[in-house]
Amino acid sequence: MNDIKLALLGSKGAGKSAVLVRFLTKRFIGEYASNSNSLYRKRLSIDGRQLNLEMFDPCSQTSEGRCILEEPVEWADGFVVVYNISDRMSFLNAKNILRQIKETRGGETCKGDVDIPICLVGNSKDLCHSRQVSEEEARAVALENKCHFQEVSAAEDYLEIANLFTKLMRHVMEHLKYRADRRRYSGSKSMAKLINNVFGKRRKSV
Ligand SMILES: Nc1nc2c(ncn2[C@@H]2O[C@H](COP(=O)(O)OP(=O)(O)OP(=O)(O)O)[C@@H](O)[C@H]2O)c(=O)[nH]1
Repeated sequence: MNDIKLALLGSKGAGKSAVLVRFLTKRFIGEYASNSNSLYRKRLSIDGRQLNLEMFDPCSQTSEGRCILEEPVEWADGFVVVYNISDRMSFLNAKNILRQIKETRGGETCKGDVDIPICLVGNSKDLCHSRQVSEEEARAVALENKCHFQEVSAAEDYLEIANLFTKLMRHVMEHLKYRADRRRYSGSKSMAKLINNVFGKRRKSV
């Protein structure tokens, strides 16, 4: 059984709870409590593998909200960074959040490593008549930050949201496996070094 921890981050009103509740219940409710942190749990199966999914929906982050961000950024195995396509400020904040994730978690990866899994999500695409962020611009930001990108409407569509979570979870599973393999490899390397040091020294003194 794999445990996967995801955090949803984004500005107040970007639609984090709407996206998450749509994924969990297939429903759009409209109004969501926004003054507290919420942790959701779900068991599901992807590619025949059983997963325990934990999803953290913290109360809103402002662009100055570094201290609010720190906890989920340290905790999660993967991120869904949400902005509203009709609110440019929420997009600028999403860019800021991507930068903070990279700053905090970038140290875990070396050159050539797999990046921490993130999906940048442009929500409320049903509000395209008041669009303030083009798909091209957001896609370019996602590319720059090596993350997935998807525009969705929590109000109108379940499938795209389900697909983006599935894609992200696959990526998280790969990433966790990669990190575990690397830890095992560096563990056996240091063991080999230790053995070499001990027996190497002995051989010298014989
Ligand atoms: N038209 C439209 N409205 C949406 C969509 N998603 C969310 N909303 C509305 O946007 C508002 C904010 O949504 P929330 O899900 O509460 O946003 P949030 O990011 O969780 O906000 P906080 O909890 O305050 O951080 C609500 O009134 C939702 O009904 C969408 O896809 N389309």
